[in-house]
Amino acid sequence: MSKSYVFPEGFVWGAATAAYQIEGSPLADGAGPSIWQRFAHTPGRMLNDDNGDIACDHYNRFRDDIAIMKSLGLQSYRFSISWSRVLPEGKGRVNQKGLDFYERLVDTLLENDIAPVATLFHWDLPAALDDRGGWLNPDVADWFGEYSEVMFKRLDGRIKRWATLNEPWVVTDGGYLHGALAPGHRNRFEAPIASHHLLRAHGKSVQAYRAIGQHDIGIVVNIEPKYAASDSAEDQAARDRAEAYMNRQYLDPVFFGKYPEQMRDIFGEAWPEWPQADMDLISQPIDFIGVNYYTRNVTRHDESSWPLKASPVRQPQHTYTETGWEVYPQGLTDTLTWVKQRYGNPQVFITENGAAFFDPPKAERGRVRDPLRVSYLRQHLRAVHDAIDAGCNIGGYFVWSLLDNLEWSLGYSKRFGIVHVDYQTQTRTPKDSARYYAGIVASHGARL
Ligand SMILES: N#[N+]C[C@@H]1[C@@H](O)[C@H](O)[C@@H](O)[C@@H]2O[C@H]12
Repeated sequence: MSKSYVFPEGFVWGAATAAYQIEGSPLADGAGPSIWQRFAHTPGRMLNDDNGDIACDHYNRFRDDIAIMKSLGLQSYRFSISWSRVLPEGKGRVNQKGLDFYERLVDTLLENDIAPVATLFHWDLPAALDDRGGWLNPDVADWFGEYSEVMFKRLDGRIKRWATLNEPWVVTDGGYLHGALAPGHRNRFEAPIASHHLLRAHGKSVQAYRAIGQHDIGIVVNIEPKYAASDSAEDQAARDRAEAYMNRQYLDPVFFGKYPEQMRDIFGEAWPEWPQADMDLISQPIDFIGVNYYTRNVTRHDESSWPLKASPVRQPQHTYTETGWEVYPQGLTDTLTWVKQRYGNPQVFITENGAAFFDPPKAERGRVRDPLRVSYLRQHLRAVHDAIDAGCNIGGYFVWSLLDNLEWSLGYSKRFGIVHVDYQTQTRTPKDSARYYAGIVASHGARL
């Protein structure tokens, strides 16, 4: 007898996007520039010198995109708010037209019975704050608290689930350690400082929410489960370092009020000691965590790798995506059960899961066949159900992404959408994966 994959009552089905990746019009109606506006307009930083000036033109086409969400039967939509659209200088003066856009977006979602889930920070820090040191300036936590309060006062109640940060690990590893992402720094002394102030900012936002909010607030982290390449002590230690660096560096402070002990091994003299008051601020209770899962990492010791001394081992027996990620659905079940066991079974939403496979630049006679993505979704949704069977407290799933979009410094070269975007005409075409996902949503998983 094959297993039934019907999901529990109340499990939420959605899709996710982020402001700079889809909105376009980054400076419209009084918006201020973000660090991604600057980074994307710096020659050599972006593949093909792509930028977010137009992207998916969601700023102008959001009603059409919501109609597509409705046609797919989505119950929720996770999006991010562009901080510098609302506060052009990052703090102080509010740009009402920027706030008005997000109010229109939220109200239109609600008119279509789609629950909005808002991420306050999805990497696009106001450029004006970066000029003041950005995530390296301790004051950034208060600036983020001020911005959070503006949003909570205007939209809490219509938005009932808020995420403070999206993937702080990527912000610091990409933006401050390796330099591949905005603001493009490469400094192992800056990365831990940026990391810590991101978490302090999370704490200030939660603090602000507890004073005025009536619903739920959490944080979104990327988790990539690490598996030692061999039983050797070296590989096991490398695995432990990699897990501490990516998967525990943010959740341990939030849930335990302390950083993993391996952080000092990894950063050495560059790892500061922080006051207990900071750790108390960071570890206030939250209502949920968002987990973004894409792939796993089979990890070996690698003396030449900086700063982790750990490198991935390719698994030729499995399919790899266009971004070079192994398709490994068991890793999602393992991730969710790890979170349950380590952090006391908090409520978890899979806030991103998806894959970039090659899709044509144009639909063919109104259709986009993406069998690999259909298979990816089937395998990973089954993996989520297996985790629920194991007792994990999973509230919902958001596929990444609703639309093909700007894949940060990879530009438009990678397509993650279940809806195809023709960037020349802005025509949207639901892919086969969108129709598949709609069937899963309609049957609440029975058709998996
Ligand atoms: N790469 N990739 C796809 C996806 C990215 O487009 C999102 O903005 C991030 O939250 C996360 O990295 C995942």
